[in-house]
Amino acid sequence: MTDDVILKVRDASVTFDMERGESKVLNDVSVDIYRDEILGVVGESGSGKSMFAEALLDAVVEPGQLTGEVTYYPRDGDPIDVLSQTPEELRAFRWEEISMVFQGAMSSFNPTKSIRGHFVETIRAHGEDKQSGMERARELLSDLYLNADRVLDSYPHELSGGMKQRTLIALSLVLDPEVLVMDEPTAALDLLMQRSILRLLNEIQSKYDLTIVFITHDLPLVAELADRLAVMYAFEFAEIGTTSEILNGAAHPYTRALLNVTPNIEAPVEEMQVIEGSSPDPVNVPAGCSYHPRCPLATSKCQQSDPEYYDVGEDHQARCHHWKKARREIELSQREQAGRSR
Ligand SMILES: Nc1ncnc2c1ncn2[C@@H]1O[C@H](COP(=O)(O)OP(=O)(O)OP(=O)(O)O)[C@@H](O)[C@H]1O
Repeated sequence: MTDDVILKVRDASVTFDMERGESKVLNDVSVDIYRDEILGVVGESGSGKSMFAEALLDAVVEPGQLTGEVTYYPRDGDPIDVLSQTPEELRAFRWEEISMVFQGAMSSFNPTKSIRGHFVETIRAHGEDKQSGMERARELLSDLYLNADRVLDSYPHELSGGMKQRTLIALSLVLDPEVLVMDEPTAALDLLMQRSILRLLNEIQSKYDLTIVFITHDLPLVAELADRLAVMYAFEFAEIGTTSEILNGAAHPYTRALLNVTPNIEAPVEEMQVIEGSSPDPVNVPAGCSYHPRCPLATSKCQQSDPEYYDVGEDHQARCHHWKKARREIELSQREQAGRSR
């Protein structure tokens, strides 16, 4: 792929001190995110996806403790050490460089404020010119196939779920950020609306040269959009690679199980918990490979030694001692070919 890295994450960890012990809900995650790519982050509920998203913007909520390094490389200018910014720098950074649509953010609209009021407030809070900011708002709303004037004059309750979500995307882009992080942005919408939002994101991405990090439990959905997929298991990435590498040559038994849970992009979305066994408790993550208690291929090596990344293909890594065997022995059910061609 490209060497043009926009976000470099090294050993990012999030811990909570619990009565039962230290809970590590993001475990030394390292990854490079490339400029203008769409990276899909997938995994079961509670695997640490939101923690990863929040780490990118230094937005982990107390009492969570975030450590490690996150470096942001703007198109022009010096790299920014995200985790050592002052609160004021961080406030600007979060909308102007990296913007995030949080899980459940649709309910964060203030019901007593018009949509126009939400845009004006955001533009003003960042000291931007109101007129040019509102011009951009209008353009973004129409890019998202909304009637800009009608939406701006509306109150949140007057918009449907799909309209609200698109408005939220426009709002998150109004200060022209380089990166958009979206945490389960379509979970509350029906399947058709999810698909249409995905198509719109694709268009918006290329028009504005955005880098998008799209977080979801829904692998088939994000596979339609993402250039690369990062599969999260037990608070770290089990596998990362281009979408077509992952769909056609997944090397981690967990990824192969995920693909078989939702074998076909047309199939009804099923809960991922149907993979036998349960996901690990962050206070008590299994030693060795954290997936070994659920893995059909586990050996004593897996119980003892935590696998590093193995190179399993072009721009494709997996943390499994037995990745070759996984490909040979864990068959993938018939799937439609998905994946984005650019
Ligand atoms: N304030 C907190 N105190 C302690 N543990 C927490 C706190 N917030 C989250 N966690 C734990 O962190 C882990 C990772 O949570 P995270 O929200 O990142 O998961 P997720 O993969 O995004 O799941 P989901 O898809 O359900 O949102 C979970 O085990 C969760 O219970």
